[in-house]
Amino acid sequence: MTDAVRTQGLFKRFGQQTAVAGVDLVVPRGSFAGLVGPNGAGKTTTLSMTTGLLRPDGGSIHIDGFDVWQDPVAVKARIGVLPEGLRLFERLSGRELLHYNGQLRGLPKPEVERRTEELLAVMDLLGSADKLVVDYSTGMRKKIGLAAALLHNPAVLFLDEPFEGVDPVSANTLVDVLTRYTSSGSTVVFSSHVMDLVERLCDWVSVMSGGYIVAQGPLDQIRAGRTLNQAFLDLVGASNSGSGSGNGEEGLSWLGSAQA
Ligand SMILES: Nc1ncnc2c1ncn2[C@@H]1O[C@H](COP(=O)(O)OP(=O)(O)OP(=O)(O)O)[C@@H](O)[C@H]1O
Repeated sequence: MTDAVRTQGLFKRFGQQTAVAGVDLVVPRGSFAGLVGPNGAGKTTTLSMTTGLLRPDGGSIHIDGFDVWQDPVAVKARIGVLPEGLRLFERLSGRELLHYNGQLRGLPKPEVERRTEELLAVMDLLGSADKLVVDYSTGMRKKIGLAAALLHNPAVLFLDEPFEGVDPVSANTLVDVLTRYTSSGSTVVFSSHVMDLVERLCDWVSVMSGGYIVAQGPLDQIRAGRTLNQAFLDLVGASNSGSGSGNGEEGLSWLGSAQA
């Protein structure tokens, strides 16, 4: 069966900085997949290239068998994206934003209106539906962004840090919606630093470090009897402790010794 996502030798450089150094990202169809890695590992750059937002310097990307850069229209019809930084149409209300997205996707108006009201209700945004997006809180922005990404019922959903800045109640709502979405056979790929959440939600994990995939596979295979947090530290921790000594305790000797 074709994978939902398959990249080969994906490569991106910014000036002297190699952000993505040859990534073979694989996500089987129907997965709830987590992309994890330390700050600067290359997750956002990988997701931006995979969703057609950033042109790679090398390598190939296929979504559901379609080449992202050769066949962008077919790919964009199949994917939903919650990008980093959540660039939304700020001067539209939440409801207008969803209507506009539905029209851009070519859905019939009555269907757009029906889906909009259902998504607003599920996201607990009905009370704020007529407020401008610019006035939304961080969590509300994530929810309206996710609603916009789901409106056309994509086969593969890409989310960059969907839970960042989201309160536990709203996070629960996002989890419910995403779990329902994947249980019908659709695929979610999301980047996160919250290992507990990745461990609870994901059945597939890709671990990035220094622009490479350093481990990838079913959750249980990556954990190998450890917690995901421990597995993550074992895989990437030593090279990211900051001090180079492995325990990060050198330096900062002045910290915590304040004199009155
Ligand atoms: N537009 C850019 N110009 C220059 N360097 C960039 C740019 N975007 C990313 N980088 C660099 O590429 C590397 C990977 O960045 P990226 O944002 O993909 O990492 P990340 O894994 O998403 O990190 P984080 O977890 O902190 O969000 C970093 O060293 C970053 O400084």
